[in-house]
Amino acid sequence: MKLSVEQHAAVNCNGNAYVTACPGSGKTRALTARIAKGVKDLKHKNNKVLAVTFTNRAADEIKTRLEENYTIESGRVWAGTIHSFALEWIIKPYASYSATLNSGYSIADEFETRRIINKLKADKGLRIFDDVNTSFNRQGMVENRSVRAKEVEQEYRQILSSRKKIDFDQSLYFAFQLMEALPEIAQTLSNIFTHICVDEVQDTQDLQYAILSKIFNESHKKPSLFIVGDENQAIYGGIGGKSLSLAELNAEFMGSNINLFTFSDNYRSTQRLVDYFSVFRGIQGGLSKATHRNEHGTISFFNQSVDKDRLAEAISELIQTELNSGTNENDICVIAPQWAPIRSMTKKLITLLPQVKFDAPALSPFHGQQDNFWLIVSKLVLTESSGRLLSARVRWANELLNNLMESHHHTRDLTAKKLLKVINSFHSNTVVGTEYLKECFEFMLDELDIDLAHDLLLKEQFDLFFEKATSNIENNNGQYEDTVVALKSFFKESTGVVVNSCHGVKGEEYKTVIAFGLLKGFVPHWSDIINQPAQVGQNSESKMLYVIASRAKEKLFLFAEYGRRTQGGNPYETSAMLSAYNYPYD
Ligand SMILES: Nc1ncnc2c1ncn2[C@@H]1O[C@H](COP(=O)(O)OP(=O)(O)OP(=O)(O)O)[C@@H](O)[C@H]1O
Repeated sequence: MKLSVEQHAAVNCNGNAYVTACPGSGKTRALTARIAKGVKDLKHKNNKVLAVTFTNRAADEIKTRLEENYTIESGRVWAGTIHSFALEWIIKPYASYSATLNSGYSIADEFETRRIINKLKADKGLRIFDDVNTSFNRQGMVENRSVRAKEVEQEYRQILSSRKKIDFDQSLYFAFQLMEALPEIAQTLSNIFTHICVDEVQDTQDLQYAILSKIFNESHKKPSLFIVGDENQAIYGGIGGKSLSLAELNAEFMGSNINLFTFSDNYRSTQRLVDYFSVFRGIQGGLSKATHRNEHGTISFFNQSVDKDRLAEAISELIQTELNSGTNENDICVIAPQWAPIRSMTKKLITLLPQVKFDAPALSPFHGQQDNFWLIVSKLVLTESSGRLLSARVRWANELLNNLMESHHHTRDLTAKKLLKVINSFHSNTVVGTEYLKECFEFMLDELDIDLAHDLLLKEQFDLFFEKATSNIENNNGQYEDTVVALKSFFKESTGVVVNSCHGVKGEEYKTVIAFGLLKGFVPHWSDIINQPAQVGQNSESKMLYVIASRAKEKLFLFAEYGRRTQGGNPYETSAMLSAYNYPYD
């Protein structure tokens, strides 16, 4: 992968590095190059590079970029969210040392936790969008602003505990506690992970910093650090994400003496777009230069001129015009600042544009199941071994084997190739999607000689997988019917027009971005307005607008639709920052 002089200097820096730079300046590209360099520099066959990302989607993107641009053994890199890291490398191997975990536990995933919290919120008279924080700091405290939110959090914990479950936030806290009690955990991890790379560091929570720094601070031979981020894009403050200064990073990673780098070019957007979104930067720095600076680009703002009931039609017309002019489905993204209006928008778009394919997590039959073992098996049986997916399939097979090895020792001799052979040999005549998957899972268990009755965790995931998939399919407006063909289409390489929240597409880029719901209450979110100093709302608003607008390579369409009303019946107003931005829109 080609690197600029600035990128090259950061990637090849001898010590530890922190890169802070604008969106589109190639931070993730540099991080990927550093991971590849890290793998080359590994001294021992057991060493690995650790790459921590914010979402599973971002981890997949890094793995794909590595596979496409470098020839490295995928097993030498562990890339994923810090939650998955804590589970796989700390909780699972050391659970027996924890008084709470050693009597057995399982993980409550997003689907289950959301269901419990929403029910408790309704019982306590909280609205669906009222924030309830469930994340711990390193002292084991969970901060909630309102008494009712605190009560929800406490009752939620009691319910989980009665089910012998822990959620992702607890998995971080238990991991940290285990590391505090047993310094050899951090030492072992630092012996394995001689390189630690962190993407989107501005969204890292206190406890996540604590876990990473513990590995660094307790180690005899320090891992090398490569950290990238952009404080202006810190949109996870609501769930405890915090950006650290260089001095704070140096204090957290003791004696790390981190070198600071910044990149000044923008490889993504036209200069007009760069100038447009740079106004939303809370922390102003040097203006970045667009490498496509000669191209103009489109920026349109539909301020209050579109009724919310006409919005889907207006957006569908824009999508159609873009497609007619030759833009690829994958290069169009429809974004809302919050999750709330996305589901209904997706359903309407699908009805209005029946020929167009959509990549809409809200309607995915597998939504909320990223961490389920059976989702990986599904990916293997529903995809073909060709093109971009060839190496991804080997990676997925290895992930399955890693999962199986702990409790099913006889699978230790199995290789990814053999496992793929087993799955590829599955055949069924059924056309019903979930039935096909069930038959395949049973076939695989049989072939691998695994009895679900003896593996309660896999059994629970098996049942949850089908419960959720069936409920998603029933609620998704016929986008993914319960057929083998429909489920296969979900995992095809090119998946279609993306409809997602700005949190869901962080770090991504699209030729055309269509944003809607740019209204006070969504940007910023009510929880950053109600009972908050004005500065909190303004910070959150500028960061979200910055992230949204900087996803666009060439065209940006912004909607602040009218007609939406709050629960109290008052009309939503256009985001104050957009209202005040006097810009010559097209
Ligand atoms: N040196 C380079 N030469 C050509 N293209 C580049 C270079 N560096 C980055 N790019 C391209 O620019 C785009 C943006 O890069 P990347 O996603 O790494 O930016 P980023 O700084 O991580 O953005 P964000 O902050 O939004 O996550 C990508 O398409 C990437 O391939």
